[in-house]
Amino acid sequence: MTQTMIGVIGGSGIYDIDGLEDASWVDVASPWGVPSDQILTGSLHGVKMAFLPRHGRGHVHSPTTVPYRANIDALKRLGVTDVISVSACGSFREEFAPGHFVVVDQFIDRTFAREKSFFGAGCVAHVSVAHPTCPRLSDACYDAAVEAGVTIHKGGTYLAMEGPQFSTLAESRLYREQWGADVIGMTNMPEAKLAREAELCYASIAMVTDYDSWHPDHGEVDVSDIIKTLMGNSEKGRGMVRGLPARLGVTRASCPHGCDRALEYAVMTAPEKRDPALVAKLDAVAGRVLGPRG
Ligand SMILES: CSC[C@H]1O[C@H](OP(=O)(O)O)[C@H](O)[C@@H]1O
Ligand SMILES: Nc1ncnc2[nH]cnc12
Repeated sequence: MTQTMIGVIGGSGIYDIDGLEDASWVDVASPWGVPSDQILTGSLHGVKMAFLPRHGRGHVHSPTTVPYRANIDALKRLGVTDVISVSACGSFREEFAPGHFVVVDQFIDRTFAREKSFFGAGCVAHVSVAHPTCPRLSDACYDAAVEAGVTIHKGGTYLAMEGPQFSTLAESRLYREQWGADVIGMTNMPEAKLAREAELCYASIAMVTDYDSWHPDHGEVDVSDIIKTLMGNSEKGRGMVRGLPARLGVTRASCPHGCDRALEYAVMTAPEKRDPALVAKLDAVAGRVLGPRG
């Protein structure tokens, strides 16, 4: 058993969480750059918590400039075991209405201007992301959201686009009708892939703010409408977070789905060929398998 530490990455409209005991914003240095912001640490019902606003307080980072690697590395370095991503999204399904939440379980990654891996020349690794989210953590989020009175749907495919502009009508129709995506956002990739590389359980809760541009009865996406829906959604998101400690517990058994052992057979580069500088940067993310000297 290890100590649980719940990490929450708050998306658009969620720049803090309330109710933490011994709350303090702390700087976490990372060899992967400067995280989006300080991290709010504390505890909730005896369970350690860490909250990071994805875009930074004041919404400084665009989806492309969010320092995804530094964020995941910083959470891992702090001791986070379970990452819950809370994000705004557009919906491709009539029944996923604005104000509803979706427990995302698949992704289509259409992003192209972001660093997507901690690994590379000098230390190559290939992890599986066939099942990119953790069912144990996703179920806990679902139950906590239901208890908080949220309308939440279990399962959905999130299309991650580069942005920052919203989709054209043709793209919106393509993703919905041909590709079968359920929701669309701009930030869950490469975040989910990096969490897997860092052997962290990851769940994504997408909060529907709009119908993107495909819906004949709704106009095109507009940030002012999104913000109105976000205000209500963010309060519901906080309600869900308050129910997580009771579900996850102060200590945790190793992940039954193997998220915390994702690197077990992933590293390809022979020990004598590894780049010591890269291995040093990987101390938090991959120290378990690379060891002190890689
Ligand atoms: C405010 S609308 C577009 C913006 O909102 C979402 O951000 P996040 O995923 O961090 O909640 C979406 O991905 C875009 O970045
Ligand atoms: N329609 C949409 N497309 C991409 N990201 C979004 N975030 C919220 N709504 C969105």
